[in-house]
Amino acid sequence: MASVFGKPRAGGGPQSAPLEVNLAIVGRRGAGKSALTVKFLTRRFISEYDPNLEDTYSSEETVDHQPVHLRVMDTADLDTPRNCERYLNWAHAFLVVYSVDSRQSFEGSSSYLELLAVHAKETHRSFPALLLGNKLDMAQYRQVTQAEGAALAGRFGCLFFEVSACLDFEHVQHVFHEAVREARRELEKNSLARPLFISEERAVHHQAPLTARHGLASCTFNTLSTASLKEMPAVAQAKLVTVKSSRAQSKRKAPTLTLLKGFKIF
Ligand SMILES: Nc1nc2c(ncn2[C@@H]2O[C@H](COP(=O)(O)OP(=O)(O)OP(=O)(O)O)[C@@H](O)[C@H]2O)c(=O)[nH]1
Repeated sequence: MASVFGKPRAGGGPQSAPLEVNLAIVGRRGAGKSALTVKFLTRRFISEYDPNLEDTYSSEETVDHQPVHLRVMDTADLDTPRNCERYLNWAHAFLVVYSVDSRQSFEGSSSYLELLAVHAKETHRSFPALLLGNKLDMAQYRQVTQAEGAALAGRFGCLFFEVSACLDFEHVQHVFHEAVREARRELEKNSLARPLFISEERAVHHQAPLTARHGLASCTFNTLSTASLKEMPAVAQAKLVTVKSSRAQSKRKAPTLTLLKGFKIF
């Protein structure tokens, strides 16, 4: 019997494609989105970056013994959410980041959560979001209490963590993996994980699983009989960069390593 996410399913064996999860990191400028992304991908903290670059990184992860092909979009909105379709229509889950030492960034994170709530209402779908209070190492300059963060997360029904991109890697990794778990739960609940575009009346003769490209790896369409399915349009703006952290390790001796587009890692 076919089932999803890590449990045995017909035709799925050790060689079945990994689950694909798209994760967008949003928040006001300076909240630490890039620093958290780079920390997760390379275990390093960076302090120099180009704030205008928006890249999508790809990383092979193992979450709860299951291989996951994780794509992370480090977004670069200006001061408020702009042209949000590029990530709203792409992501399976969102990390909404603010900085604990900035009340403004906390207020910004609230607008992102509102935006996600409106999007969920309009599309009749739910999108897991995790609220992250970053720069925990700067707690002595706090402008936002932990209770306020927890209350905001509670209002939107999302998980809440306080983290620091410059402290331990494991905590940051845990948060990203929690986002994968949330996305996976949502995909499980809604086996038609990505929006499908019904293009024309045409019989579908086979019942083969769709490709994993849009998170549909585990879906077998037994009931669709009159419509053909068209792939979702690709996100135009995002560039994809694959990061292998082992490469970063092996080149540690280089004085300056430009590993990611736009990031100089010392
Ligand atoms: N102390 C401390 N500084 C941090 C942390 N995370 C990021 N920073 C610093 O905060 C500044 C902004 O970090 P970014 O990661 O570039 O923030 P961003 O949200 O990506 O900002 P934009 O690219 O402008 O959207 C940089 O100087 C970082 O070095 C953190 O956890 N602790």
